[in-house]
Amino acid sequence: MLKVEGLSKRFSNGRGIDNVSFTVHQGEVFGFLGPNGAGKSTTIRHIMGFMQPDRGSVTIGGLDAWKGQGTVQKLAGYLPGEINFIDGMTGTSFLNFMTSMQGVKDTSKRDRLIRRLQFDAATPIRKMSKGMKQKVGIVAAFMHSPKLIILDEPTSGLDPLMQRVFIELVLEEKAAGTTFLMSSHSFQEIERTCDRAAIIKDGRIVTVKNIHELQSMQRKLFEVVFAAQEDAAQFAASGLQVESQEGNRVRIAIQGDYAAFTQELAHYAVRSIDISTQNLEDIFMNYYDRDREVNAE
Ligand SMILES: Nc1ncnc2c1ncn2[C@@H]1O[C@H](COP(=O)(O)OP(=O)(O)OP(=O)(O)O)[C@@H](O)[C@H]1O
Repeated sequence: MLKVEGLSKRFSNGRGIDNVSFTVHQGEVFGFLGPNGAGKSTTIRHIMGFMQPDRGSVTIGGLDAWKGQGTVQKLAGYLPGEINFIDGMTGTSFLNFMTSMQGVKDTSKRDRLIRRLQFDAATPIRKMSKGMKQKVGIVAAFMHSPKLIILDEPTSGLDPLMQRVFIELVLEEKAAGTTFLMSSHSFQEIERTCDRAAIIKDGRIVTVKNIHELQSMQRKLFEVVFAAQEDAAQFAASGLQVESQEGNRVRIAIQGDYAAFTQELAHYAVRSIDISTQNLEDIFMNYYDRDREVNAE
């Protein structure tokens, strides 16, 4: 559906993106994570056909994003990182303008989205808060049911309740087969919505990860309190990956395969078990900090 190949752009200040490559498959929600200034918006602007790359290309459904500029902008829903609204418009007049540009007749989806996002579209845009403007932008990106939706930091400025509504909207569209690319600083948002995510740093892709695989690989930490200290010692010596034993308390990390753990545990009287999960944020932060490049999958 969307193919970014060797995309490079160097600005006069020496910053930019370098050899960015990834593919977003049809029906997939693809996340784009990275620290400030990493190159997310620059990549997205190339995808939308607003910038000509120095090297490399972006194709959407086989169409070159730069050469087919207008077509991509019609085909895809787009929420820019910073929306420039036309002066003097209300939310409604802006959305009416976008509706006519998109050639949409049925406005029922637009009205449903406005209700879901709970804002008064009749408000003049200059009087809107950042969050309200963001909501107008989200409605504009979703309302014509495009097959591809590209979102640059969609939930910036949204309160936690609205972030949740946004996640629901993405999951509903995903169920209907829509393809998404979205940049984000929110690990929770990426974890809840995305199938895969790329991490970009200093203009280069550091890694592309399958979120479902990451979730199944997440380590769980079990803290087991045994009824007797001897049992704790015997369990700790059983060959499982035990992290620590203090008195009758044992901490053990398990990744994926719980069978050996539960079988061993069945031999003892257990007083309590606490379970905690290593969160995806910890896994990702690891990549944010890394300096060397890891091959994109
Ligand atoms: N038009 C431009 N001219 C010069 N430098 C630019 C231009 N656009 C972006 N840059 C620089 O390129 C780098 C990447 O910027 P970009 O906006 O793509 O980052 P980002 O990952 O979207 O960051 P953020 O999370 O802060 O939005 C930054 O150092 C930025 O200053």
